Amino acid sequence: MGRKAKFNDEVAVSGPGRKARKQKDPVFQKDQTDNEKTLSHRQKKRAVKRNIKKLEGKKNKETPVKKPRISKDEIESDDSDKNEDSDGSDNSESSTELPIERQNRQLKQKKNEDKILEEAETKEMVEQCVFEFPSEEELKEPTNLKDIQSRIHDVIMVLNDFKKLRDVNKSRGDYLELLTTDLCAYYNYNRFLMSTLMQIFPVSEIQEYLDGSETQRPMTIRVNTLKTKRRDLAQSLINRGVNLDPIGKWTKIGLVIYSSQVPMGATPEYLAGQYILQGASSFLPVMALDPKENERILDMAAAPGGKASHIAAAMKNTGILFANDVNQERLKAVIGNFHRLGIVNSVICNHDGRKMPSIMKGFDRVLLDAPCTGTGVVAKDPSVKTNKDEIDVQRCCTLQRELLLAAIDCVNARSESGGIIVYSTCSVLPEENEWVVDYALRKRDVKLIPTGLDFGEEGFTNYRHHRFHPSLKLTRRFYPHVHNMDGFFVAKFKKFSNIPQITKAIDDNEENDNNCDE
Ligand SMILES: C[S@@+](CC[C@H](N)C(=O)[O-])C[C@H]1O[C@@H](n2cnc3c(N)ncnc32)[C@H](O)[C@@H]1O
Repeated sequence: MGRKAKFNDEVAVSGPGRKARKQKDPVFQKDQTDNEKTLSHRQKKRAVKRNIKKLEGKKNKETPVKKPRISKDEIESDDSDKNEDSDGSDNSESSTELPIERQNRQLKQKKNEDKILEEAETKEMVEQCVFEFPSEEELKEPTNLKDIQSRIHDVIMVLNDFKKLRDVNKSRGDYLELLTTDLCAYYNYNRFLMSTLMQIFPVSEIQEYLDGSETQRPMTIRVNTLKTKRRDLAQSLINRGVNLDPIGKWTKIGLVIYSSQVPMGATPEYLAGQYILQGASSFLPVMALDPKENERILDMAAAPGGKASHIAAAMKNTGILFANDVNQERLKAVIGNFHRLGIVNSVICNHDGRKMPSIMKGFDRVLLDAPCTGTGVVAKDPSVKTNKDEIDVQRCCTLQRELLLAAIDCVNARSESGGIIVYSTCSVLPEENEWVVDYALRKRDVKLIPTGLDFGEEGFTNYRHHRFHPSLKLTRRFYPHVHNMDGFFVAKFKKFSNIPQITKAIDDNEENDNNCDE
């Protein structure tokens, strides 16, 4: 593999034989043995110290410290000595210097020696760690996962300190190519998706992200506040042998389930609709939407109904919630969930979201939890790693833009309590997130506002050669390796006008309106 083999020429020496034991120990010159041995850092330091002491001892012996002289002649003779030995290392110097000067000189000397020693050690270390770029032949040879893993580690190390560790005949691009190939093989991704992820995450973070994405997220449940309180539900579940905790300070209605003696989808509490199994990241868009009682709200892509039922609970079963989805089959799950959870303020409907503005509008708030590639949930669905290609991303991106414009058109900008649109996806690709949001900002009279979520990373304003509106910083990204939840994206808009923005589309930069993946 790529590691440079470092074979030590020395052969392990066995203990002395009978003959050898009778012989006298060979006598080596002290300095010679010291040099030949491989010393540890501390040993080397001690050796340097010893040498300094020895040198000083010699100096002292050879040139006994003279008492300060006071006659003019003597001073002159001293000066002449100094001029003769301008390298400053002679004995006469120590004879004239004050103790404090000597200490200072020794200190400087020691510092210099330490520095040289340190540099030598670093060089030695770097030489030992140097990764040798595999030859064409080596690259063709099949490699096992363990070797690939070790090469990934080595290449990342080189890329992180490229100037120092690179092979001068190889470019950064060569190393990145090799890394992409190895990451694809090790984590079983297609090249398109891996290359895209490598544009999102720096080399130093990509492995953490990929490892995080492989890990199953902890099971979490959302308490149905229409039926119970978190404390009461927790107590009932603990009594059934469930080991649980609150999810975190950021929500009062979530519990994380560490272990359970009963299936969590079949407890009497579940069947009574006291909770729903829901990933922690799914709480976020509804928290951002911040539904109010007596409002008129649309969930444009609602099946199987996790977020829609959360909205209904936040509305305390008042007002009216339209839970829509284009997929009739999936809507059956919404019906089942709503029955179980006791939701009575909702209309379940089956339209293409893109046509919604022509069917009904004037909503206070709209949630668009958009269909997406699912790149944020590969732990749940590993097929995403190999199935999703450029065309899928392009297709999603186009549909997402159309749905988002429709969602905005469904909202009443003059709503007293709202005028709010939340857009979310379970994808980490900017093509499906910032890109779509930036497009809507240019096509409609909307502005991004803070999501109200006090964690998550800022959305991108730069991605590859693209520049998005600076307010994209207000959107939030969530990552498995950072937040211990599925990869997720949330943006919150406020709508300012119900008049269609015909001119806006023409004026603004049309370049970004074309393909998502150009
Ligand atoms: C991410 S899922 C929604 C999950 C849902 N919000 C939840 O929390 O349970 C995306 C949904 O979008 C729906 N969908 C896809 N295209 C649509 C369209 N043109 N109009 C409305 N819904 C659509 C899919 O059927 C799918 O159920």
